[in-house]
Amino acid sequence: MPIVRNVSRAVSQLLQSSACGCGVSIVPVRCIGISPRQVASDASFHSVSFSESDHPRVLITGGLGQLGVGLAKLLRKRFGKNNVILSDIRKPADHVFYSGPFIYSDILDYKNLREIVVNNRITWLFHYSALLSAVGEANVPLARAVNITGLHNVLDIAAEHNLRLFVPSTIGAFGPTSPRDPTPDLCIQRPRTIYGVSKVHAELMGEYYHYRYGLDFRCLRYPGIISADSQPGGGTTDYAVQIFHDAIKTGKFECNLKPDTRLPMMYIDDCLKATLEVMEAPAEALSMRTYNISAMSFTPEELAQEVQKHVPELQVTYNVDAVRQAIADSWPMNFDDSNARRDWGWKHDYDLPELRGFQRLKPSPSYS
Ligand SMILES: NC(=O)c1ccc[n+]([C@@H]2O[C@H](COP(=O)([O-])OP(=O)(O)OC[C@H]3O[C@@H](n4cnc5c(N)ncnc54)[C@H](O)[C@@H]3O)[C@@H](O)[C@H]2O)c1
Ligand SMILES: C[C@@H](O)[C@H](N)C(=O)O
Repeated sequence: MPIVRNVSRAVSQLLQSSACGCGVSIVPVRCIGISPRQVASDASFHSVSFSESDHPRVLITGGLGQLGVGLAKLLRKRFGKNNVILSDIRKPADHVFYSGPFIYSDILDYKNLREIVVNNRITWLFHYSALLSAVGEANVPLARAVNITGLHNVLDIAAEHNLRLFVPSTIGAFGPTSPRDPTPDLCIQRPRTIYGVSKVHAELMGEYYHYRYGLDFRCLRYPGIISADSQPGGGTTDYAVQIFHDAIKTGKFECNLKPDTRLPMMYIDDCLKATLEVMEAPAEALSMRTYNISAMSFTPEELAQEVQKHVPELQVTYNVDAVRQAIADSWPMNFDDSNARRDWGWKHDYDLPELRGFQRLKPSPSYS
C-alpha cells in the first residue's frame, strides 16, 4: 500500500469537527469452587450462535475511553440502540448515559462479567478496556492486571458463551527489533512496554483460542487514533489529538515528542469502520485473525505545519517526555496493511488530505 504522508487536507477536516460448567465441558470453563478451567481434549466449538439475519447483541468493555462511545454510536445505528450495551468502571456523562444502555462492568470481576453476558444474551463482545502505553508504564501492576488478567476473563467468557470477540491490538505490539518502515503483519514482536507485551499476549491467546477451541476471535492493530469529541487515555500518540484542541482553545501547544517522530495514525471514523467491517467479514475471508490497519503517517512537525495553515497564530514548542519518546522510537513508522486490504477489502477514507476544515476537531457541547 502506498504510504500516505500528505498532511494538509486531513488537518482541515479534523479541525472542522472538532457457567458454571461443572459437568462435562468442552470449553475453557471456570468452575466455581473447584477448578478455574476445565478443557476436554477434544474441545471444539464455533462461535456464531445467532442466525445471520438477527442482529448481534453487543457488549463493549472499557467503553467510556477515547474509542468506546463512538463505537457504540456506530453499532447502535446498525444494530439498534438497545442491542448495544456500553460498560465501564467509570461514571458515564449524562449524554452517554441517556444515549443507550450502559452498565457497570469491571473486567477483573469474572462472575459479574459472565452475568452481564448471560442476562443480556450477548453474542458479540468488543473488549476495549486497557491501560495504554504511557499510563501502563506508570503503573505496571495495574496494567498487567487489566490488560492480561482482564483479557483472560474475557477470553474464557467468550469461549464459554460462543461469542464473537473483538480485541484491539496496536502499533505498540511491536518493538525496537521489529522492521519499522514498513512493519508487516508477521515479524519479530519484542515490545518494551507492559502495554505492548500485554497486546502481543492478547494476539497470541486469541489466536490460540481460535485454533484450539474455535473461538471467533478477531483483532486489528490500530495506529494512534485521532478524535475530536473524546480524550485520549494516556498513550504515546496523545499529542496528535491534543494539538487540535490546544490550537482552537489556546493557540499554544507543547509537544511531548521530538518534531521528527514519525508514527502511523488514523482518524477515529476509519478505525471504527474497520472494526465493524472485520467483525462482519465472512470467516472464510480471514486468512489471519490479527491484521494491521493503516491510513496515514506523520511527524509532530508535519502535523504542526498543517495545523498552522488553518491556525497561523499557533505556537508550537517541544518539551520531550523521555518515557513517551523512548516508546515512540521503538514503534513502527509506517504500517503495512496489505493483508487487510486483500482479505476483507479494508480501505481507509481519511488521509490527512481528506480531513478538510476546522469543524471536525471542535469539541461538541457535550464534550468534557
Ligand atoms: N486510542 C488509541 O489510539 C488506540 C490505539 C491502538 C489501540 N487502542 C486500543 O483500543 C482500546 C480502546 O482504547 P481507548 O483509547 O478507548 O482507551 P482508553 O484508555 O481511553 O479507555 C480505556 C477504558 O478502559 C476502562 N477500564 C480500565 N480498567 C478497567 C476495568 N478493570 N474494567 C473495565 N474497564 C476498565 C477505563 O475506565 C477506560 O474508560 C484499548 O484496548 C486500546 O489498547 C487504542
Ligand atoms: C497507539 C496506541 O496504542 C495508544 N494511543 C498509545 O499511544 O498507547
